[in-house]
Formats: sequence, structure tokens, C-alpha cells
Amino acid sequence: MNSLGGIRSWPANWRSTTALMTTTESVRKIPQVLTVAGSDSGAGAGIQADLKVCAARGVYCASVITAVTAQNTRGVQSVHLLPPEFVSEQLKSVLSDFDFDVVKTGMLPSTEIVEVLLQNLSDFPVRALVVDPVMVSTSGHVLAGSSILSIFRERLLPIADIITPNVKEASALLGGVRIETVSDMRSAAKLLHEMGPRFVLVKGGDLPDSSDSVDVYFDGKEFHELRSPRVATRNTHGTGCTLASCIAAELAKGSSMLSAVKVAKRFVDNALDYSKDIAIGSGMQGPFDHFFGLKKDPQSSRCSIFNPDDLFLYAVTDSRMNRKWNRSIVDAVKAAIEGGATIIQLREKEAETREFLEEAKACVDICRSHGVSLLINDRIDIALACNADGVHVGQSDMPVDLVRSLLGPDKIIGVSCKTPEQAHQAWKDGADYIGSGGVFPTNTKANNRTIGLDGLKEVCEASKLPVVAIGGIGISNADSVMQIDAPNLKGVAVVSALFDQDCVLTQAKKLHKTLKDSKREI
Ligand SMILES: Cc1ncc(COP(=O)(O)OP(=O)(O)O)c(N)n1
Ligand SMILES: Cc1nc(C(=O)O)sc1CCOP(=O)(O)O
Ligand SMILES: [Mg+2]
Repeated sequence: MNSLGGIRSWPANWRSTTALMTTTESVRKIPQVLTVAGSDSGAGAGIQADLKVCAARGVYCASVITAVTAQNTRGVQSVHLLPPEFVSEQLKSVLSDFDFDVVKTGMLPSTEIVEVLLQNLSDFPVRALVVDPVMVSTSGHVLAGSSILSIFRERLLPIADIITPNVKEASALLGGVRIETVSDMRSAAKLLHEMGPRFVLVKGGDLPDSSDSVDVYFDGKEFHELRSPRVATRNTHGTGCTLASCIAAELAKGSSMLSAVKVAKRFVDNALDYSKDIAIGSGMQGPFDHFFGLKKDPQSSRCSIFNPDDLFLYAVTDSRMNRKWNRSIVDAVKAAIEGGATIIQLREKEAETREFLEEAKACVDICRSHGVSLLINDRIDIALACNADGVHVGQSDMPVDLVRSLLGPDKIIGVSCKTPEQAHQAWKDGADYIGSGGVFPTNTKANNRTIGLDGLKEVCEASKLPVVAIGGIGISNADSVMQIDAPNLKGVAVVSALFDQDCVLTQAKKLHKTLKDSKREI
């Protein structure tokens, strides 16, 4: 935050105070978010959704109520604004007492209420501000009229770390411009960024005629299009509040902005998917279940924040190759990510534990700041110690069900499988994906049995989990792998094609392009 005196130039490795607590301190502080929003009597959106999201993500959430709505699954029947002085009392009460990592705003129904918010944030600076510029309810009820627009544009947006408008809100903030395509969303994100927020996420859930839900993220330099398949459900009430609160919760835990946004989008997708058949209320817009993570049957497809599309270009490091080319693991990982790697595995077979742990920690920071997951090969201890996103294990490593019990439900677990039986077992044991190979002969792994494209296809057909192909894959043959006609084959994992090369960045870019071209052909 800028003029309010909090952190403005948020470094890539920003961590909440909670993440910085040392073990020598006797008290345990948990990440804290403050939501400033309206109450929804139906509890699908607003304050009630914010509290549920934060609880589901392991973050404490305090609440300042700006308005009380009489609302259910049929719509908003009436709205009662709280007096600005009383909103100010609530703000003073909690801001003077708690040490919030992040403040998230939702329904700010009057200029006077925005004024008191700004005054309190100036009196009690906070580390980060997430602004969800709520204007209209899902059912179409106006929750903040156009009189609010100028104070949003001139005073609130400039101090926000991220704003999360949907296309209607983005259009209103920009004076009514038409936003009908992803290209329009990109232009809108750029114009909104010029109003001062550090990051902009324009949500495209309401765009007509798209089978995917596409959100556009802009950091002032680069655009990211975050896509996910649309979930067919009536239970979508509260998605906007949920997304913004989840971003706030992840930031409070120490995530980078991109990583927080990706986690939040997956959280919403998973919640919608889990709740698509539930029936609460008789109206058209039902709420969804934020606590799906606690309820999912472990024998069925586990709900986690893992996105199978991240397997697209899977870079696996190799200590011997790094030594040969005189590069550190950190430099190798940075170059791979810059070239388009979508997930990283540290496969450091010869590293000493102490040194490996330090390097793994540095790689976790780099990967988090880019929103890319980092897995550790074989070493559950290292994965736990550096708080990696998960591990990859083989058939002779620690059994997957034991790995799952050690790492918990949120971590990503990959397992190597050469046969349909192994693929079935991996699913039963709670893995998230399987790595299948060697598709072609390789010099990187000694005595590795080659299963060929036919063997890969057989494993894919038997697997209920997403699959990444591995073994002897590079620019010249990646296309033949991606063309085997298996919908759950999500990408290729490569070692030498990236790391036994003079320039990791160039090779990663080339391989990424090859994979994109083959995806277009499928
Ligand atoms: C993505 C991916 N797939 C397979 C492997 C091989 O794992 P494993 O069989 O345990 O062999 P090592 O890598 O430990 O030699 C992998 N690492 N990654
Ligand atoms: C680590 C690994 N696992 C394999 C398997 O078949 O499970 S093949 C392999 C090595 C892959 O290296 P490259 O991309 O250099 O061929
Ligand atoms: Mg192994």
C-alpha cells in the first residue's frame, strides 16, 4: 500500500509476519485477514463467505460489517447500510488490536463508508489490501451505486495491491467501455492498472459464449490468462467474494500475488465442482461448500489445489548436468521457469542433505514468486523441511499412502508407473498424477525399462489420474508423444532436453512452443 504507509514495493519473496516468526518466539501467531464487507443472510456471499474461506484455508479472519442484506438464493430483498460512524467504530476496534497481514474489501455501499475505511487504513497501516469492487449482486441487485465510482477510482484503487473486478465492474470503473472478449479484458486490465493498483485480475466468468472460465491477470508488465473449464451448476453465489478472500488468505500465509491468485482460482473451481449437485434454498443461485477439502472421499479423486494442466512442461533437474554446465540449481530453475516450465522437480541424487535443503528453500521462493509448483524427488524429509508443494516417488521409494499421510491432503504427490496395475494402485493410494516412461531410451536414468508410445498409451487408458510422459523426450519427439490420443496425458517431463544444454532458457522456450503447437493440432 502506498500513501497509507504500508508496504508498497512488495518484493517477489514477500512473506507475511507470520511466515517470518522464528521458532524461538514463545507465542504462535497465525495469519490474519480482516474483511470489510456486507452481511449476506443466506451466507453464500459477503462476510459469511469470507469467514468460511479463511477458515478453510487455515487463516484467522475478523470482520467489519458495512451493510446488512436480507438475501437468499432467490435474490436480495433489502439492504440496510450501517452508519459510517459505526463502521468506523468497528474498524478502529479491530485495527487497533489485531496485527492483520491483509485487509480485503467487499461491499462498500457509500462514499462515506469508503471515507471512513480510508481514514482508518491511514491511521492503522496494513501490509496488503485486496479490493473486490463489489457493485452488483449475482442476482442483479445494485449493492454500490455509480456515486461510488469516483472515490473508488481516485482514492481506493491507487492504494490497492490487487483489484478483482468482474467484467461488469471493470466496465463500470472504466466509464462503461464494452468488454466482450478476452482481448477486451486485457485492455481493461491495462487501463485499470493505470489507476494505481499493483495487480489487476479481471474475472471473465460472465463472458458470453466461452466454454472455459478465463480470468486475465496483469502485473503491469505481463498478462496471464488463467483458464479453467466452466462448471455446470446453479450454485455459484459468492464466487467473487470467495476468490478475493482466498487471495487474501494465501497472501497472509506468505504467497506471491500470482501464486495466491492461482491457488484461489483452483479453490473456487474445486468448491464449485464439489458442490455442483447440492441443493440449498429454492432459488436460482445456490451457495457452495467451502469446506469440500475436509469432506472429499479419499478413495475418490482427491480435491486439492493441484492443477493437472501444470504438467504441461515439467522440468526435472539433475545435479550431474548442472555441474557439467557449471550452473547452480537455482539458476537452472530460474531459466527453466523463464522459458515456460510449468512445474519443477528437484532430482538431486548426489546432493548432501544440508546443501540440498538450502538450495531447495531458495527454489521454493523462486517458484512461489512465479506461481509454479515445486516438487522434490524421493526425499520426503527435504520436501517437508523446505515446505515444497509436493514430491515425486517411484515404485521402490516410500509407498504413496505413507507419503500422503506424512505430507497431508494439500501436497502434490506424483508416482512413476510403467503398467496399468501400478497406475490403478497410485490412484487408490491417493496420488495426484503419474509419471509414465521411459517412453524412449534415456541416458539420464540407468537401467530404465523403455515402455514406448504403446506402453504409455496403455498406462494412460488405465489411469484415472493425469499423466506426464517421461524418458528420452525432447524437441524432436515431443509432438509424437502428445499425439497418442489420450485426454489425460497432460504434458512431458524432461531432464537432458533442458538441463544438458548450453542454454536452458532457449531450450525451454523451444520445447514450450513445440508442445503448444502440438496441443493446437489435437
Ligand atoms: C515426472 C517423473 N516421472 C518419473 C520419475 C522417475 O521416478 P523414480 O522412478 O522414482 O526414479 P528416480 O527419478 O527417483 O530415479 C520422475 N523422477 N519424475
Ligand atoms: C527420471 C526418469 N524417470 C524415468 C522413468 O521412466 O520413470 S526416465 C527418467 C529420466 C528422464 O531423463 P531425460 O529426459 O534426460 O531422458
Ligand atoms: Mg525415485
